[in-house]
Amino acid sequence: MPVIRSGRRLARAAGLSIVLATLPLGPLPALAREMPETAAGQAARKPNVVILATGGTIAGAGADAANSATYQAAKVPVDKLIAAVPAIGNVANVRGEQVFQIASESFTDAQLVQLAKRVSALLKQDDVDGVVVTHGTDTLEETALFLDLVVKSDKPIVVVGSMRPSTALSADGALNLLDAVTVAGSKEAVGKGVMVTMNDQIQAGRDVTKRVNVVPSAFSSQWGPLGMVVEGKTYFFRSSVKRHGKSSEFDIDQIDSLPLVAIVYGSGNMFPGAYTAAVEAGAKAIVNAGTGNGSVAGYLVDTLKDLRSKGTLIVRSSRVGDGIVLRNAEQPDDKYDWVVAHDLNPQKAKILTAVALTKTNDTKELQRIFWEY
Ligand SMILES: NC(=O)CC[C@H](N)C(=O)O
Repeated sequence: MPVIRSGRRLARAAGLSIVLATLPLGPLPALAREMPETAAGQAARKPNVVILATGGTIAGAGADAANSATYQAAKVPVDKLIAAVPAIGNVANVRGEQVFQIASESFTDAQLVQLAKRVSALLKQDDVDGVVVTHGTDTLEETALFLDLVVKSDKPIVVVGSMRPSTALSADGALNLLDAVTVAGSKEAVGKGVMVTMNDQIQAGRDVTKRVNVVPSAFSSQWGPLGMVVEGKTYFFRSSVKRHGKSSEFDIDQIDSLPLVAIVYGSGNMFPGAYTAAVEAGAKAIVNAGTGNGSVAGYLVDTLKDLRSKGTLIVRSSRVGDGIVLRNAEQPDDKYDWVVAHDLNPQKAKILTAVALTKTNDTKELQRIFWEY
């Protein structure tokens, strides 16, 4: 079998695919068998993938193999990450750039913008077929959605992390990274939006969320994964219908900063200061991570109406995380001029709100954006 495969590849490179396609499977023609496959020829057919490293557990190191939760994130530089997975060289020509070396809870909007600009610039290059971003898992879902919204390219972008440091037993980073490079270099991934490869699965960056804090199967989406990577092959079963990449109206080349958006977490026994303090600190919008249907306590409604009348945007999401928040369910959004976050959880709603506010603060437009992205 290896001989047959290598012969096919060789024939394709030599422009013989039509001839080969008409041949039955079986012994190869003498020409394909005898021509040696050069390293340069192999490299020419492999996709070029750039790995942008930002830190996180995938670059973490612990004192002992038993340390799966106690370790230091953001320690291992990108060249070592790549060198630790030699199989990457079989699927792509890779090079790495160290963009940051931080835990992802320390990401700010400034870093999101800087990272997205770099991804965008790289994907404009003819010699780059895809980009992988290694990332801490805590805010990976925010970065994945942000890139999905603002990088106007159909080339694959894969954001990847790990739940265990490389020093731990059953470390998951090496396979997650290999899968990320495989997807970033695959033709089937073109136009699919930003993806996340964790635990053998390919998730939509828009949908995926971290649901468990300590296991390799931490990431999932209420709409299911897009596919899987098994033994180095990508298998897609669905794709997102939401606007992203080239079909997005947002472009990181036009964005230099993001407005401040705050999340206020709903519970029993709330107090108005949680909302008013956010606005005093400069928040242009508040995502209400409300209970259930994105609910607002009766005794807080006047506070939120007042903030809206003075210009603060109110976006109702839900602390439940899954499901969809519908307009005028439990609260009269039309009357109060509030927006609903649809199926986006609070942290994702915060990202879309900030991106949308770079273009408009009209609530009808903002609501349209929440339906479409
Ligand atoms: N698994 C992880 O990557 C978590 C480590 C760290 N809190 C981060 O998000 O970067």
